[in-house]
Amino acid sequence: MSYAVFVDGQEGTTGLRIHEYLAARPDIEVLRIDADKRKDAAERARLLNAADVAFLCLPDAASREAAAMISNPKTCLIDASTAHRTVPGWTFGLPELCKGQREAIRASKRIANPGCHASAFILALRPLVDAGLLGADALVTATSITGYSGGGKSMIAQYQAGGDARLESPRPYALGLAHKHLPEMMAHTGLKNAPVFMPIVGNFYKGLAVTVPLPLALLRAGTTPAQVREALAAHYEGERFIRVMPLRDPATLEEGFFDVQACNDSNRVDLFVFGSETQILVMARLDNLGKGASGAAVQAMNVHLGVEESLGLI
Ligand SMILES: NC(=O)C1=CN([C@@H]2O[C@H](COP(=O)(O)OP(=O)(O)OC[C@H]3O[C@@H](n4cnc5c(N)ncnc54)[C@H](OP(=O)(O)O)[C@@H]3O)[C@@H](O)[C@H]2O)C=CC1
Ligand SMILES: CC(=O)N[C@@H](CCC(=O)OP(=O)(O)O)C(=O)O
Repeated sequence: MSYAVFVDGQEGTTGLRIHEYLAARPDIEVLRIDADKRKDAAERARLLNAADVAFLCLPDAASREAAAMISNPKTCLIDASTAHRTVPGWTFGLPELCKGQREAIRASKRIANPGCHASAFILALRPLVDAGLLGADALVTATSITGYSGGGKSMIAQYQAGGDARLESPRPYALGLAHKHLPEMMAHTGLKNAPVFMPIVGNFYKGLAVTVPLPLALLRAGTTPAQVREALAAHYEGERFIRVMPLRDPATLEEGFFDVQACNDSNRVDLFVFGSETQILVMARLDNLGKGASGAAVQAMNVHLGVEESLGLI
C-alpha cells in the first residue's frame, strides 16, 4: 500500500524536517510543488486534494486558507500551526493524551498538532488532573527553555547571523502573558485557568524543557512526590515515546544540571518529578522539532494510517 503525501510549506523548518522523515519511507509517495509555485493557490489546492495526507507547515493564516481549499473527502490534513488546536471538528494530534485519542486520530481527517511548549506542558499535567491529584481549578505556573529553531526560519537566521551580543544569553519572552499556546494548554489538560507561562529562548538550535513547580499543598491532601510519578507512569504505560524517569532522577541530580537537549533527534518525551517534603517540580523534555513538531506530525500520520507499529520513529 502506498500513500500520496504533500507538505504545504515544504521549504520551512518543520516542512523540511518532515521531508527528511518521509524520505526513508518506502510506503510514501511524496508530492512536491515546483519552487516558483510554492505560494500559488491553485497549484497548492491541486496538490492538497491529490494527497492522502497533507501536512500544513505554514503560518496560521495560510493554514486556514489551505484547510478551506480541501474538497477531496479522502484528504487527511495534519496541521502543524496554531490555527486549529482548539477548533471543534479538529482532533488534537497527541495519541498519548488520554484513552481513545489514538482511535480519534485514526478516524479523523482533520488533525491539529500540538505546539511544542504545549505538548510538554500537557503531557506533564494531564495525568495529574485525570487522576484527581491536581484540581481543574488549580492556579499553576510554568517556564519553558527552548532552542531557537522553535521560532522558524526568521529566528534561525537571526541567531545564525551572529554579531548580536544580546542573543548570547537566554531571553525570556511572551511577557505580555498571552502566549499563543495558552488556549490549548487549558483545553487539553482540563485546567480552567491559564498557567502563568514564561518561555525562554536560548542560543542553541533545538531542545525544549517545560518545568511546572507545584507546592504539594496545591495537590490532593496527602499527595507525595512518589504518587505523582506513579500517576505519570500509569497514564503512559506502554507508550513507546514517553519515558517516565525515576523519582528525583539520580543521573540528573548527580550531574547537578538538567540537559535540555537530551531528547534531540528523537520523537521521545522524558518526564521527571523532582521533589522535597513540601514541593515538586514536574518537568517534560522533548525535541521541539521532534515530538514538538515534525516527529509528532509524522507520528499522527502513522496513527491515522494504522501503520504506527510497523514504521518507526525513534
Ligand atoms: N519550528 C518549530 O519548532 C515549530 C513550528 N510549529 C508551527 O509550524 C508552522 C510552520 O513553522 P516553521 O516551519 O517553524 O516556520 P518557517 O517560517 O520555518 O516556515 C514556514 C514556511 O511556510 C511558507 N509559507 C508562508 N506563507 C505561505 C503561503 N501562503 N503558501 C505557501 N507557503 C507559505 C514560508 O515560505 P518562505 O520560505 O517563502 O518564507 C516558509 O517556507 C507554524 O505555524 C509554526 O508555528 C509548530 C511546532 C513547532
Ligand atoms: C522559540 C519560539 O519562538 N518558539 C515558538 C513556539 C513554536 C511552536 O510550538 O509552534 P507553534 O507556532 O506551532 O505553536 C513560540 O514560542 O512562539
